[in-house]
Amino acid sequence: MPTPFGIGTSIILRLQYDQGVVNFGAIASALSDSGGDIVAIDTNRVSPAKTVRDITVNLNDPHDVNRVVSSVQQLPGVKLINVSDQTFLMHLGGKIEMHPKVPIKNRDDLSRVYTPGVARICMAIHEDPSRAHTLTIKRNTVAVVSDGSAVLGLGNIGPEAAMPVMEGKAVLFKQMAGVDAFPICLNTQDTDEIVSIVKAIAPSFGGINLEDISAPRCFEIEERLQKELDIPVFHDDQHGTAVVILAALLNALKVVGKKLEQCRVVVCGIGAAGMACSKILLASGVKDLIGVDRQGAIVRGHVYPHQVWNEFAEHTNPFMVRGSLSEVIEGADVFIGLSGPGVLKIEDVKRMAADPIVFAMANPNPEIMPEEAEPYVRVMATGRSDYPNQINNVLCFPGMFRGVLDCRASQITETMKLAAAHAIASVVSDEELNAQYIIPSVFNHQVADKVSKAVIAAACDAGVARRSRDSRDN
Ligand SMILES: NC(=O)C1=CN([C@@H]2O[C@H](COP(=O)(O)OP(=O)(O)OC[C@H]3O[C@@H](n4cnc5c(N)ncnc54)[C@H](O)[C@@H]3O)[C@@H](O)[C@H]2O)C=CC1
Ligand SMILES: CC(=O)C(=O)O
Ligand SMILES: [Mg+2]
Repeated sequence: MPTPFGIGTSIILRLQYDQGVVNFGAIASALSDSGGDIVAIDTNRVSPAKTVRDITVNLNDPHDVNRVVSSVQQLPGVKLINVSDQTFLMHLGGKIEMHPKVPIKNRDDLSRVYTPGVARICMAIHEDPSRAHTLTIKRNTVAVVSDGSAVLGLGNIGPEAAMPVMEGKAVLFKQMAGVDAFPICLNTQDTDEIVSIVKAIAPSFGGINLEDISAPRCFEIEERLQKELDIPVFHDDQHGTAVVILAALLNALKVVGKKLEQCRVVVCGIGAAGMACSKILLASGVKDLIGVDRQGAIVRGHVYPHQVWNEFAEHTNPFMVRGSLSEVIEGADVFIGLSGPGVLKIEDVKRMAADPIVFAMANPNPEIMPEEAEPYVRVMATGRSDYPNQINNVLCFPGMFRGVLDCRASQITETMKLAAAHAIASVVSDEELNAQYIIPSVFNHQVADKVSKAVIAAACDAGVARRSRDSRDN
């Protein structure tokens, strides 16, 4: 069974052992008896008396690390020199670096790339600032901005701890869609300050991807930046997630033979992602949507501390259903979890309508684990990489930004998001579609390509594209 953090841990043990006291067979047995699976052995040094080996050991459960390590430490004649963890090794020094596109091999190159030649480029942009889109990295570069306040489902862990996620997003932008992305983690959670910092750095970028900023501040930050900047500003946890959920739901409903308009949808966790997901589903035809947060169903007439929830209540829960998640889940066709781990109980799933659809999307630990829910649901999806049907915003943001950068869009409209959702859904053909395959793999190269094309077409239709398809080389 997968671990709570989604992947088994792999560690490398560097051991020195005295062949006269212990043989390798005893070491291998100790590792395997304590839960380790040896996958590679490298001999590092051999002398007549002592051998040093690097032993790569897979662990199904990261909690087994201490047990596995002490199993060999306890053996007579064995000295543990070092333990390293593959996931930590992949993060050493960060996951991205900068490469120059133009080599500087001589003084002539130097005087073009840098002074004095560069001055002509500066003045060309000074005379026509729109040329920054062609003569600087703005053309292909996005800022991934976080304040570390809602990192995955880990909560407010701060800007330094948010960096590995933002670096990961940057890797995905590049690998999936060729977009250069810079992780920028801010040491402030003040709305005014974030708005003013992002506005100040915007000249270097062709788009702003806001990430893991908690609700309700994320709504105001995004709205103000959208109004004040002339490049697209996109809060990934809201809209990237909403787009991918809509894509997955369109396909899941085909599997169960239901229509959006006829379904009761329960969305649990009306934060950044839950709010945007609810909005896109309502815009796509869902009539009966109930939002649930910690204190239960959100109902019209109640006065909530956040204005966004008061507005949400006006447009949802038409039958004014009240109560906890366990109460309102009765008879629901679709559950969408964007809250936290273990929130949905198996008894709740059993009381849903026939052929229930459960999207348990909290990361890294979903609202219910698939192995528990699967016997009782028709379609199951999570945000994780280690189960089928991974609904993750990585299916949206690379292609979305590829599209907006290519057509130099000034903003991302609702129609561009809907176009992206339909493009993602269309990658799964009717012949391929089944309960275990409602959404394409994140490694499917068609996804970013189809999304970017659909986004460009919708941007042109909406009149927000500043460059036509024919002038894309300029
Ligand atoms: N699979 C994917 O692509 C994505 C998954 N997510 C996941 O969705 C979750 C929420 O993310 P955000 O909306 O960005 O966070 P957020 O902090 O803006 O919203 C979370 C909401 O869930 C509510 N909540 C927490 N525990 C709850 C409980 N026990 N019952 C009911 N409501 C509860 C909170 O009160 C809050 O309103 C996180 O776990 C995140 O990892 C978010 C974005 C994308
Ligand atoms: C996937 C993602 O963006 C999140 O869980 O926050
Ligand atoms: Mg996120």
